[in-house]
Amino acid sequence: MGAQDTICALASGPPPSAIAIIRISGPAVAEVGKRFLASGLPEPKRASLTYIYDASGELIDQGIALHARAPHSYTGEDTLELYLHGGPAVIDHALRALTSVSGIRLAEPGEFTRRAFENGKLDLTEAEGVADIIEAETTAQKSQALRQLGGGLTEIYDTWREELTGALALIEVMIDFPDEGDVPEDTVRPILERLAKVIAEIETGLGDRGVGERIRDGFRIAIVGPPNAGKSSILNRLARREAAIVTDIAGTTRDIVEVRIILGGQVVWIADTAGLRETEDVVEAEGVRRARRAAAEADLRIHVIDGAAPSPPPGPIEAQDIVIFNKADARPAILPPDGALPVSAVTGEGIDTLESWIAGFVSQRAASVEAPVITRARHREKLAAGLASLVSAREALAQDIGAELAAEDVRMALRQLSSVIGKVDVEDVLGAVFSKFCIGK
Ligand SMILES: Nc1nc2c(c(=O)[nH]1)N(C=O)[C@@H](CNc1ccc(C(=O)N[C@@H](CCC(=O)O)C(=O)O)cc1)CN2
Ligand SMILES: Nc1nc2c(ncn2[C@@H]2O[C@H](COP(=O)(O)OP(=O)(O)OP(=O)(O)O)[C@@H](O)[C@H]2O)c(=O)[nH]1
Ligand SMILES: [Mg+2]
Repeated sequence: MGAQDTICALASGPPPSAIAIIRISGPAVAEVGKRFLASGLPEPKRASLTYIYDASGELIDQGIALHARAPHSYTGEDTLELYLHGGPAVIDHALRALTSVSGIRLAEPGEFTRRAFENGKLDLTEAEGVADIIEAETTAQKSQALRQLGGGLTEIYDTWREELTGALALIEVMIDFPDEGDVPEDTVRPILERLAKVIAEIETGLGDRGVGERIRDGFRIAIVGPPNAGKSSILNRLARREAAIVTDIAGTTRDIVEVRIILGGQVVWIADTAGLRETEDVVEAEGVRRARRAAAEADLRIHVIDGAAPSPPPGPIEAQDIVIFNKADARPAILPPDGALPVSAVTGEGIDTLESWIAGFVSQRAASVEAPVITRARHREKLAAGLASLVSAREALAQDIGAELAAEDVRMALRQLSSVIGKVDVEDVLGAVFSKFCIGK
């Protein structure tokens, strides 16, 4: 598969649809225009209504053709889009005709955007933005994807890279003029200032409680409490279906049962967990371990108190957590603790309020970070690694002979940050080093 291949694919949804869009990218576009389009390849960026024929002269469809010429296209290559009637036979005929031309094959998933990346039309975070906008189901996900697609992250990383490239250039100067009078104080300060600025910004980004990732992948909520409290029944209420098994036997749920719902404009994963208790049963004990882990990892816990039985006090409760007093319909065995929401999974009482509390939490959490720097685990890993390198560079500079080590650490940080946006390139480091270097050397 070389860049000389021309790729084609259905770019619109599954047939039948009102209109089907077939996308073609690569050097064979001109030939397709000449051989298949009755009116030839249209002028770039001029939609043209035309008859479309296959190689044997049989009519495929009447449709609209739109051409963009390299490098002024989405992929950076010659492209052609055909807007056809969206029936399966039309699409099939068109794709068969196209792939029968030598040098034209069906595209692999993401290959158009991959070409756009390889041709420098998009960086990696922008390409991720393309993937995310197509997947987006909530407005919040869409806005976040659009920001990323529009270079929102690129800008941040470019600023950091510039700052660090500058710091690196100054460290190089230090290395080259190791003992010229009182250079150290004056030289080290601006380097430390640059490092401190980037370190502080990365720390802020990393300390966002995962808001960007949660907007993209969903917030995580765990339903926890003693056996038989009605956790699975609450889950089923929230899911509006019988997602989890409910019985009157304590210890029914063992595996985590997760359902995905939309609340407060956010994707929310609700996890039903095994009732927490000491048990000899190895299967249930594993369930309890998983329950504790799910509770610890969740953004919010719903602690369920069994109103119809004397319950042990709920496990560790964090400020944002919700405590519900279930079985409010039954004869109470205990008094609801202060702040606990009375609900009944059987009658549905209190479920609306529970939902609005959850909605309030996720929408507030989502709004707590204005423009998250991290939207996927990949970004977090690289940023954490980059931060560690920068902290190590700062420590190295505090020692007298640390300039070489610091330079190596900053280079490492630059590589880690650059890999997020897919620009691992030492040329820009060299350029900045030399541009700052013209002090007669
Ligand atoms: N018909 C159609 N609609 C579409 C797309 C597409 O490829 N085709 N897109 C694809 O996902 C999105 C829009 N994104 C696009 C981004 C860049 C270019 C493009 O041709 N860029 C050139 C020329 C820019 C210009 O003329 O102003 C370039 O960047 O050089 C096209 C679409 C959504 N809608
Ligand atoms: N009266 C009444 N019974 C309820 C209520 N919620 C649950 N139950 C009953 O309580 C029993 C246990 O319900 P589950 O939802 O399975 O409880 P659980 O907390 O998931 O239990 P484990 O999975 O064993 O930990 C079942 O018999 C339910 O029908 C409620 O609000 N009112
Ligand atoms: Mg259960």
